[in-house]
Amino acid sequence: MDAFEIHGGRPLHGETPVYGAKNAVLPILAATVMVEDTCVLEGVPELEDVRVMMDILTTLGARVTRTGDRVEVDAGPIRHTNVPPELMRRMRSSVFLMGPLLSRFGEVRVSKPGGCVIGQRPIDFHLRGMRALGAAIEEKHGFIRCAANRLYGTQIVLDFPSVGATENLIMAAVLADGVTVIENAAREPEIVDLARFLNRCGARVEGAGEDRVVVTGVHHLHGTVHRVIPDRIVAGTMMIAAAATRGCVTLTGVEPQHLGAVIGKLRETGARVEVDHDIITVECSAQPRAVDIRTAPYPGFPTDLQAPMMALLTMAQGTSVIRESVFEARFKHVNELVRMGADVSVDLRTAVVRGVPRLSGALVEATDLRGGAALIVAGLAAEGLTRVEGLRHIDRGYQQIDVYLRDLGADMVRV
Ligand SMILES: CC(=O)N[C@H]1[C@@H](OP(=O)(O)OP(=O)(O)OC[C@H]2O[C@@H](n3ccc(=O)[nH]c3=O)[C@H](O)[C@@H]2O)O[C@H](CO)[C@@H](O)[C@@H]1O
Ligand SMILES: C=C(OP(=O)(O)O)C(=O)O
Repeated sequence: MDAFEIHGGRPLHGETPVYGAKNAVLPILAATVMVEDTCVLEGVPELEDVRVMMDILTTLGARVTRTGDRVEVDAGPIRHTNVPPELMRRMRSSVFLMGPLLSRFGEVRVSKPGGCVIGQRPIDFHLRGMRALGAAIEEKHGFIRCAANRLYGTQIVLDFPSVGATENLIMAAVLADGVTVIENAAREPEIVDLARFLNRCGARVEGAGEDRVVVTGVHHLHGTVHRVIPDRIVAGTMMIAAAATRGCVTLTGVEPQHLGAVIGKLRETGARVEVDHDIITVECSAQPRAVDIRTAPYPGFPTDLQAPMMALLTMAQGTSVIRESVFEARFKHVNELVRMGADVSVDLRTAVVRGVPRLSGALVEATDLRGGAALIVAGLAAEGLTRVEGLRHIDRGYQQIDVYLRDLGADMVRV
């Protein structure tokens, strides 16, 4: 079983580039299904989830090739609309095939998607929205079949600004008859990137990034070239790791405006954060101060950085209160941090983190993607050797994280 071995206590120093965002590229790759000629995506990270999405597209009949960070998809030859269950369950983003396949072929068969186990993660908003657009949905023996001769524009009000449902419904509406309005839509930058990609292909999506998205159906999408936005969660993880190790790290090729909440909270801990166009530098030389965090849909503090931020706050001066308001079970990393000497107690969706002067290395296991990133942050700062197991979770969302961190001076190897 692969593991990371980290000898902690070495401040991170240096410069590192930020690659394309997993959560942007996955829905965009799914959206290429609706385009009958070739799309080229640039800045595509080498991640397990991306490989799975490319496998799904190939299985459906698309021609998919990767050269470096460019991925070319020709979805013209697609003939199948059943997504194999073994690929569905390998990641959450497999659910994004639903909207595009339904929209192009009038039918799709999927099963429950996988992804991080951080709550129940139902897909009821997705299904309700597809029904509102005119799809008939049958759920049987673990499969979900959606069918519609045509989809018709309608008004959809989401109960919660779900990122995935907003994206799936935008994609389903792009080739529908008439106008679809999505109210209480999520506003994450990855949704804006998806809309930008779709509009480049000839779609008419307005309001992405606001809570009301209007999609006017078109008859046809054509191929395009699109560069994926930088990964704000990877950038945030590196920024937090810089602060936790009391180092100084410069990130290049970032979108600082996507990181407002994170920059604000890091500054509250006492870290120095400097922003210059697409460059962010984080420096921390003293023990950070405790801060309270409440995760929220964008532009609030991202739930995907709650775990790494908790790792930092376990070593802060004072007590921090962290409220997880997006997912009901996203504290699985707490037990592992406690093994490293952290003092954290959890009551439902609230964690109380009493800072300790230092953590000590231990054998720990990643149980989900960002929980795994939190253990790396903790291991980099802890005294002694930390062994992080469960790398399959981390590999879903961080490209060669050991290599990037070694370049910044970390003593970390994959064994
Ligand atoms: C691939 C991707 O982009 N993943 C991100 C996406 O996940 P994902 O799109 O799954 O997250 P959502 O925004 O949909 O989930 C938010 C909340 O809504 C609930 N919900 C969602 C859909 C639904 O049909 N019914 C329902 O009840 C969820 O259980 C959760 O409690 O946004 C999350 C919130 O920023 C991030 O943590 C994930 O990294
Ligand atoms: C929860 C995440 O991913 P997914 O939605 O793919 O499970 C994440 O990226 O932190």
